[in-house]
Amino acid sequence: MTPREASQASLEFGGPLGVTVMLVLLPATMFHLLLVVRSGPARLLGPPTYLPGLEELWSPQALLLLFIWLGLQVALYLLPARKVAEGLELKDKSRLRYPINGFQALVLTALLVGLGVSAGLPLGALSEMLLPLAFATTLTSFIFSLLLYVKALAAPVSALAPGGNSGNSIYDFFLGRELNPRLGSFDFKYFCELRPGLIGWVFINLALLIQEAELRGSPSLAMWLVNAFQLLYVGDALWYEESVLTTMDIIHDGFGFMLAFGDLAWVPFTYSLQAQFLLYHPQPLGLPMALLICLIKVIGYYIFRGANSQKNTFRKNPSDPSVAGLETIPTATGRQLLVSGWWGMVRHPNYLGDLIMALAWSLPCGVSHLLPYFYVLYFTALLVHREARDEQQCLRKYGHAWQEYCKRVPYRIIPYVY
Ligand SMILES: NC(=O)C1=CN([C@@H]2O[C@H](COP(=O)(O)OP(=O)(O)OC[C@H]3O[C@@H](n4cnc5c(N)ncnc54)[C@H](OP(=O)(O)O)[C@@H]3O)[C@@H](O)[C@H]2O)C=CC1
Ligand SMILES: CC(C)CCC[C@@H](C)[C@H]1CC=C2C3=C(CC[C@@]21C)[C@@]1(C)CC[C@H](O)C[C@@H]1CC3
Repeated sequence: MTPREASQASLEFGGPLGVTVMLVLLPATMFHLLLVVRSGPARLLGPPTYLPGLEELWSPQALLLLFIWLGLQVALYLLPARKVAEGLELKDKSRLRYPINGFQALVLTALLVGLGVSAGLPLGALSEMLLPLAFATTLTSFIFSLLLYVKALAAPVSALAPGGNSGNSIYDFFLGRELNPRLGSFDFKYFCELRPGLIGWVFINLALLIQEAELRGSPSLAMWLVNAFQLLYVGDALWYEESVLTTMDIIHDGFGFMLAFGDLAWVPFTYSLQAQFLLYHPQPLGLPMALLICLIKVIGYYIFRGANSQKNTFRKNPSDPSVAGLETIPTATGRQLLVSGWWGMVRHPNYLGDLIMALAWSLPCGVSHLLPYFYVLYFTALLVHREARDEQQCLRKYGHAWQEYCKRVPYRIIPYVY
């Protein structure tokens, strides 16, 4: 089988038809959420109360703001890093190098925004610009993905992603042909995965908090919780930035529309849905309920961080004292699979923790509406699908040892349920 035949034999996401639907459905869903969240009924499944005209969507100021933001994040990415990490070995046996300075970028952005706000920058007004900003970001992601696709046409075969090289242009545009598109040492996929969208999400949340304080005198307890929980999540991702180098997005998926739009537009504009909801639909939250929600968040984070750190430590140094006593299964690749500790409980304990945290982000919005629970629903679907993709890759990589692991640890994400 040629590489192209092999790639076509295992098309993901429903093949060309599936990705065509997603190309339309993903931006449409994002705009639907942005519109319904500000409407009175705020119904997830109902139609928006009005459809905006082009004059409400298109704003040169929003585009300028987006470019200033992207420029700032590029500049922070290029600053000297505390560490430069090596990625996994590529097909041509080389390894790429990545700066580890994401947390530094978050702190420096916070300092700059703080200075701006104290000099009179109206950050709260950002909440009024979300629709045109989302429009500008969607257009930019689309054009950016086209450029990536064209760039990939000239890339050597060894630089192509295993899945985005089917020969069907829509499919390859969506999934991404090239695995690690770069300009010099600037890595587009790594940059986009952790910087503009993820950090942007935190500042959109903050703008919504400031706007709520301006409207109602002070931010609500619910708004504080959502801001704090999601800041912890983003801070954690940037603090442990190096571990993103072993995710399937970096080692397996190409960089196309799915990740470009997902990273730049989907994350900041849909992941901030709870804070948007609270601005337009204030929710009373008593202290006992707030404490219970904090407990749920702490449990989720404990599982999420414990599982991720255990695997990362084990992969880096299996004889580290914190993991040396864990039971393992040897594989033909020379690597081992953990079969006790967090990874002996279910096959994806980190997803379980992440889902519990997702619930804790939505609960401050009360139970009167389904809309703030969109993230929980979407994220469950994303993780179930991601888990299935990861299983296939592990089965290919580890064969019999993976089957043995599945026998020993029969549940995927939720013990005794799934
Ligand atoms: N908020 C969001 O939108 C999203 C968040 N996430 C989060 O990002 C984090 C990373 O997730 P993801 O990239 O999907 O993958 P994981 O961190 O779960 O990594 C999966 C890999 O771990 C290794 N592995 C699996 N089982 C074992 C075992 N028993 N022992 C040792 N190694 C094992 C395998 O790779 P190998 O053997 O090659 O090391 C496998 O491919 C998760 O916490 C997830 O919840 C992910 C997607 C979206
Ligand atoms: C729009 C589509 C439906 C799918 C887009 C998927 C992307 C939004 C996600 C793919 C993998 C991601 C990861 C993270 C954020 C979301 C995306 C980019 C994290 C950075 C979130 C924080 C975690 O600690 C690490 C995650 C790695 C994967």
